[in-house]
This record gives sequence, structure tokens and C-alpha cells, in this order.
Amino acid sequence: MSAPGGHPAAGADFVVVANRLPVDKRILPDGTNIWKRAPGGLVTALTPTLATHSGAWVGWSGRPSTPGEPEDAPDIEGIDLHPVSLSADEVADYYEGFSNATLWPLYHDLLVKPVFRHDWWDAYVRVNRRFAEKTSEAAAEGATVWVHDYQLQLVPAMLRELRPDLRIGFFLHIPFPPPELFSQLPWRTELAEGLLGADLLGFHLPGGAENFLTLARRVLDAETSRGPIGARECFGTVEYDGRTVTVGSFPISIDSANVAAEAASAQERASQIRAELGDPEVLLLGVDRLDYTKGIDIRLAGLERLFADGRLDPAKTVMVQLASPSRERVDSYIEIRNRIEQMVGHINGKYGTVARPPVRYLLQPVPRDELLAYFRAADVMLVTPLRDGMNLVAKEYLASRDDLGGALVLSEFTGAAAELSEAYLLNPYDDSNVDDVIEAAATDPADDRRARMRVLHDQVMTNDVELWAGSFLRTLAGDA
Ligand SMILES: Nc1nc2c(ncn2[C@@H]2O[C@H](COP(=O)(O)OP(=O)(O)O)[C@@H](O)[C@H]2O)c(=O)[nH]1
Ligand SMILES: O=P(O)(O)OC[C@H]1O[C@H](O[C@H]2O[C@H](CO)[C@@H](O)[C@H](O)[C@H]2O)[C@H](O)[C@@H](O)[C@@H]1O
Repeated sequence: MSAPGGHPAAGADFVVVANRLPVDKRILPDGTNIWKRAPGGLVTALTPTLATHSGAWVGWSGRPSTPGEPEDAPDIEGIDLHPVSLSADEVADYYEGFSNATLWPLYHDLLVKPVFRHDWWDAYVRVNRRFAEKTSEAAAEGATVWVHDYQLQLVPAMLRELRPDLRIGFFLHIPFPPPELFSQLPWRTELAEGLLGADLLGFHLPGGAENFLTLARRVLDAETSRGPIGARECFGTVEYDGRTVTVGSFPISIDSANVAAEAASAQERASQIRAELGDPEVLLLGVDRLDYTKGIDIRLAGLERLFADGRLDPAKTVMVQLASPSRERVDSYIEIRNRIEQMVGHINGKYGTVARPPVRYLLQPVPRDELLAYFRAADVMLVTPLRDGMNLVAKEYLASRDDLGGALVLSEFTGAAAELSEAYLLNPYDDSNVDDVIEAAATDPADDRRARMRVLHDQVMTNDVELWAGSFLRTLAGDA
């Protein structure tokens, strides 16, 4: 049924559009489907907000569709889900290709060389259009639509063309690079124009927002504001196509109160984990998607040097690395996996005993309650990315520690470092700094570590995901 304007009368007033639905579709051996809540930063961040807004979510199920297969549309935790189908070729070209072998490395400091392919770009345009059309069908007249992330940068302009009645926000979850890097893209003009279809463009950090303003001036010759941007304040503007687009910084966070409560109830399991690991003097922990941006190799190399130099004792130290498989068919992900597994084997072979390898490595996601028990058990949390938009793991660790135990080692090259200055900050490109900081976090007096944790825990409890989503949506509504 359509409203007078031709838009769905029963559509949602608030629609989230993201590459992934907040669930994964799994096919059981008997051929039936089940939907499971998916891991990942965006999903974790938005689920509580959507549940309170009773909105809709447009996204991909995480599996390629077979031609002709109808997509079922489940309703999970009060959210109306609208699946977008991708064929196996589109998964290869749009998701693994243009999103994760072109844009991802380009936006993460060229840590690997981006691949520029016209057939991938064509698939990106086609899939973005499909998302825009699906969103247009799901949104009620005058609805607010919140588009997310680098996979969907053309959606704001495509959607505006289809539905000028909508209020459109866009948030980028990864860093926005300096114009010097972005300008390598053969399709830089199209992407910048795609983003400017939004009413509000959000970035984690002021630096990302300022990079975008510079780009709009250089690539589109647009008129922009020039003053500094602040977190959740001092917004910038771009005048484009007869409209004013607002640009701002909104550092994402987590559902802190829930994480703290769930982690406190995992204390018994945390003690059990330490016992299972042989009650080490120092328990170091890493939790990441297996991605070359995360610096898993950086922390392993640091650990080996600390063992080699006698600064940490391999008989009394255990490092647990929980890695979730990610983008497994992309070459650079295959390479980093091989490298990490070779390093783990090398350290255990050289510094372990048969009964007690110092590194315990898992390549599978663990259940949420188990993850929180690991946070609660760890003496030192190692977050060492070479570049990371925010890093929610760091914030989850801090929220988990209402006992004020533990210590956070945090790379300066994460978005989280901008807010968490009491962490043990390190430069992952400086080997001796890596070693010094990990050693300090493991051996500093308990009172010093506790004092840092008190500030950091409070910081994350105050700046939670409600503040992030609320400040973005108020700004989008023009109420900021
Ligand atoms: N349940 C579960 N969640 C995980 C696991 N590994 C990572 N996560 C979650 O995935 C999210 C990762 O977000 P973030 O650190 O921002 O990095 P991203 O992977 O680049 O989005 C966090 O909410 C983690 O708790 C795992 O093994 N199990
Ligand atoms: O969907 P995947 O390809 O499996 O990847 C998972 C998510 O990874 C990225 O996360 C980013 O968003 C986080 C929340 O803002 C942020 O903390 C982190 O620094 C980013 O890397 C990606 O941006 C998401 O789209 C993916 O769903």
C-alpha cells in the first residue's frame, strides 16, 4: 500500500542501512535456515539503539544467494530486517574486491597496496544501487535513514535521487584518509559526490572530518567551512548542489553498562580460565578480527623480543590471542594469517615446553560471555593496530574492569587513543617503544595501574553508544 506521495504507507520511520544485517544466515544440514546475531563493531554498537527506536535495518545476510532463491526477512530483537541479495560474483567483486581490497587498504594508510579494477567498481555501483532501492521501499514518507560505512558510499546520493523527502545521515566507521591518498582512486569524484547526497556526514575523529572538507574543496571545488572540528561539536559545512551538508566528528562507543554487568557476572569463569592456563604471573590478551591492520604480528614480535632479552619470563607469562576469521579469500588476509601462525609456532617452539606453550592462539570467534570472562581474566590487554577507525575491543575491555584490575596497551594509531590518554599508549612502528610499553603495563606497581584503570573505566562508562548515536541523530535532526 502506498501513501499519497507514492511511498510505503507502512514503512519504517527510522532505517539503518549497512553492508551487513545484524545477523548471519546459517544453513543447517537438513536444509533449513537459522539466523544468528553476528559479531562485529557496527552490529554491537547499533543493536541497542535500534531496539529502542523499533526501526528497520537494510543489509546483506553474509552469504551469497543462489539465483532465484527468495530471501526470507526475519524479525530479530524487534528490528524489521530487509535482506539485500548478493550473488557469489558480487560477493567477490563488491565485498571482497572493491570494499576490502581497494577501499579498506586505501583508507588504512596503504598498509597493503590497493587494487584498482573497473569490474569491481561496476559491481560496487550496482550493489550500492540495490541497497538504495531496497531502502527506498522500506522507508516511510519523511523517514530518517542512517547509512553506514565504506561499502555504501554511493548510497546517500542514489537514495536522495529516489527519495528527496528523506533525511539522510552517513557515518564512516573507518579512518577517512588525507586527500593525497584518497586522490589515487580513479573514482574519487564519484565517491565524494555519493557521500554528499547525505544531510550529515559523520566521522570518528575531527581529523577525518577535516580530511573530507579539504577533499571536497580540491576534488569538487566546493565551498566549505575552514574552522576546526570538535568531537560532537563545532561542525563543518560543505555547500554542494544547492544544499548545505553538515560534517562532524562522533567517536563511536559501546553499550558500557551492559558490558560491565555481564563481565562482572563472568568473574568465576575468569578465575577458571587463569587456572586452566596454569595460573600465570602475567596473562596478556589480544582479541581481533584476523586483519593486517590490527597489528597482531606487532605484539607477537614484541613478546618474542621481551622473552629473548629476559625482560619477561616465558615460564610465567601466557599470551592468549583470540582471532576471528575475516575476509578469508582476500590475498592480504591469507598472507597475514600465514605470518601470524608462523610466528606463534616459532615462539612456542623456542620458548615453550610441551606442557606449557606461552602463546595460545584460537582462530574462531568465542561466545560473548566467554569473551567477557577473558577480558576479566587478563592482566594486560594488547590493542596494537597500525591503523584502526576506533577499536571497540579496547572500550569493551575497560568497561569490563569495574574491579579496576588489568591494564590497557593501546596503539596511538587507533581512534580510541584520542579519548583514552591514560592507557599505556604505544607507537606500533617503534620496536623499542613496543617492548617498553608492554613491559611497563605488565610490571608497573599495582597502584599505578589501578589509578589509570579508574580514569579509563569511568571515561568509557560515561561516553557510551547512546551518546554516540544520540548526538549523531540529534545533529541529523537539526536539534544539536
Ligand atoms: N562474541 C565475540 N565477539 C567478538 C570476537 N572477536 C571480536 N568480537 C567483537 O567484534 C567487535 C570488534 O570491533 P572493533 O574492535 O571495533 O573492530 P572491527 O572488527 O574492525 O569492527 C567487538 O565488539 C568485539 O567484542 C569473538 O571472538 N567473539
Ligand atoms: O563485516 P566485516 O567485513 O566482517 O567486518 C567487520 C566490521 O569491520 C569494520 O569495523 C569498523 O567499525 C568499528 C565500529 O565503528 C570500528 O571500531 C573499527 O575500528 C572499524 O574497523 C567495518 O568498518 C565494519 O563495516 C565491518 O562490519
